[in-house]
Amino acid sequence: MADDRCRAESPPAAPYGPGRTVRCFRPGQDPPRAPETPPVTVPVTLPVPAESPAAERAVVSVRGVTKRFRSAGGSRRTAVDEVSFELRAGEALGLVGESGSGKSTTARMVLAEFAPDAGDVLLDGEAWSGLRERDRRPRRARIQLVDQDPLSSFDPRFTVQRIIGEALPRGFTGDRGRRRVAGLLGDVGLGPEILDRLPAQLSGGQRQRVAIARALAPGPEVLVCDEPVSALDVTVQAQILALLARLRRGSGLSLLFISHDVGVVRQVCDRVAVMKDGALVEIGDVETVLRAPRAPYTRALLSAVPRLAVGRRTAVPIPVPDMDLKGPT
Ligand SMILES: Nc1ncnc2c1ncn2[C@@H]1O[C@H](COP(=O)(O)OP(=O)(O)OP(=O)(O)O)[C@@H](O)[C@H]1O
Repeated sequence: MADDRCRAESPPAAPYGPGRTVRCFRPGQDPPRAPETPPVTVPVTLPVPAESPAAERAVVSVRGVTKRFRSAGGSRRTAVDEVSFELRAGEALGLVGESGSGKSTTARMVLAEFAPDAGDVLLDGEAWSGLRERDRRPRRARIQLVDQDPLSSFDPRFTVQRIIGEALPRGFTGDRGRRRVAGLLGDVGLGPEILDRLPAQLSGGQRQRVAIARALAPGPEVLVCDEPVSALDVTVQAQILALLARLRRGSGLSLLFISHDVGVVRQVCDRVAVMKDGALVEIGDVETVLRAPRAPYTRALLSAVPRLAVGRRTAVPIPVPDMDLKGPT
């Protein structure tokens, strides 16, 4: 619905070259699940962020991005349609919408994995499109992806030590590199006993923790989390969400948190953006949007969530297991 959309104001920018290469390994079958290692409480070693006014700084600005894909029949379908929003320093912004609404495509453009057909993404005020590939490389370290299926991006022949070690900045070699990998494992609640394990020898929760450690290795400011807990069972989901919240509190990371689960987004995010058919239909403070959605589509989306009472002025709180998942406000 046209009047539902948050339209872009900025003009389209020139497209840019190929995005980063992502190695994908698809094993023929699911490996046996190893038992979950109990979380180890280790303080996050990243620096504590400054308080506002940095909190209002936009680390990522998405300006009027549009992406079209060619379908099998040759016609072009708009997957993302003039979407604009900002991710502020230290905040968690949720991106919700039904399957196929364009959430992952938007995330891939934020990560510069591919270029928008129109519009642009700015990282700390600098447009991806204005950068040559060699100038993009150091910036990519600042924005990292944690997705639903870490196994597909792990080389099945690599140990945990190597998977995380390869993501460290230059200079972290030998003992220094090993110490840093062990420190990152501690940050995500894993012990050094898994350093020599292969991905197939890890449980789903351990794999997701390793994926988060790998994402943290280059020292990013932003984590793009694309359905990071949807493949995990509920108890492990809660552990991973608590971990992300703890990392955020400890380091001032900004999260772009994609989920079809409005309840999870409510637990983790400060603000939420709602997508429908490639367009952004609503964005705002998460409690405000969930309690008093303005867009008809948001109301429809919420009415499909059994744990939220929609149609009332206040939504029923979702029980959160004894933990404060939100970062500093
Ligand atoms: N590489 C591609 N080629 C062709 N069409 C694509 C491609 N990637 C995505 N699409 C289409 O773009 C639309 C948006 O897909 P996208 O994956 O961004 O949605 P989503 O909201 O993330 O969905 P989900 O929650 O199911 O992951 C869909 O219609 C999808 O089929």
